[in-house]
Amino acid sequence: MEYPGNLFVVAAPSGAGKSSLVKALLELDAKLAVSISHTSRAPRGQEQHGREYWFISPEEFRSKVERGEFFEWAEVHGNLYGTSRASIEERMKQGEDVVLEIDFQGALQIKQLFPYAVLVFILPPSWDELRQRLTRRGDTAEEVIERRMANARIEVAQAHRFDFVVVNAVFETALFDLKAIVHAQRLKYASQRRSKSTVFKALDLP
Ligand SMILES: Nc1ncnc2c1ncn2[C@@H]1O[C@H](COP(=O)(O)OP(=O)(O)OP(=O)(O)O)[C@@H](O)[C@H]1O
Ligand SMILES: Nc1nc2c(ncn2[C@@H]2O[C@H](COP(=O)(O)O)[C@@H](O)[C@H]2O)c(=O)[nH]1
Repeated sequence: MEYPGNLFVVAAPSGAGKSSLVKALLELDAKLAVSISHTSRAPRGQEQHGREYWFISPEEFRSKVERGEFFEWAEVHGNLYGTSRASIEERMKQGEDVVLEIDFQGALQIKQLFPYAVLVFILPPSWDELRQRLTRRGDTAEEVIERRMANARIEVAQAHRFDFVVVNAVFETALFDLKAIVHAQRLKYASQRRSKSTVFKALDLP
């Protein structure tokens, strides 16, 4: 499948900082839109239906799977998560750049479907720091943190399958890396179209 526009996929172990990085990236880059996933997990902290996720029951989720409504879906940390076609297809058809914030299983499914998608894996600087970030966030029960820490080792072992790996030690540095990846991809895509105006547009030089 191919649409105009770029597709970025950001994955990371829980707590590595991908939501914070993607949020900051979106604030800096008006040309980028994020997909809001569906999940069967309960809202956490201040999360709102339709803002962080579309929160639905496991039964609703399964019906959507059967109706083929997801580009990708996966079971992560005991809950179901998926990227609905409806949430991004229209934007992608319009040639807008879209970013997906999903787990590694979903990222690899997306690469199968859209080989031009750029896959970025965010690494924490250490296991200790990952645990501290999950704990400091203050919205995750201890047993859930343990489960996520155990899964983090499985997830990090998949990092080599991604196009880029960004270490989120100093937040601003990781954000800079992410911005550079987005910028480079836009430029590459525009230059493949061999038009000066699309290259200038990708460089924000109208
Ligand atoms: N570079 C950093 N240094 C210190 N703390 C950070 C850094 N990046 C993110 N954090 C903090 O770590 C916590 C986890 O970040 P965040 O919620 O963005 O992780 P996540 O990867 O999206 O997790 P999840 O997959 O569970 O949603 C947050 O409290 C966030 O403010
Ligand atoms: N495969 C997918 N994974 C997703 C999607 N949306 C989020 N996620 C990933 O789930 C875990 C846990 O998230 P949390 O919000 O419960 O902490 C994390 O790795 C997310 O990236 C999705 O649509 N598909």
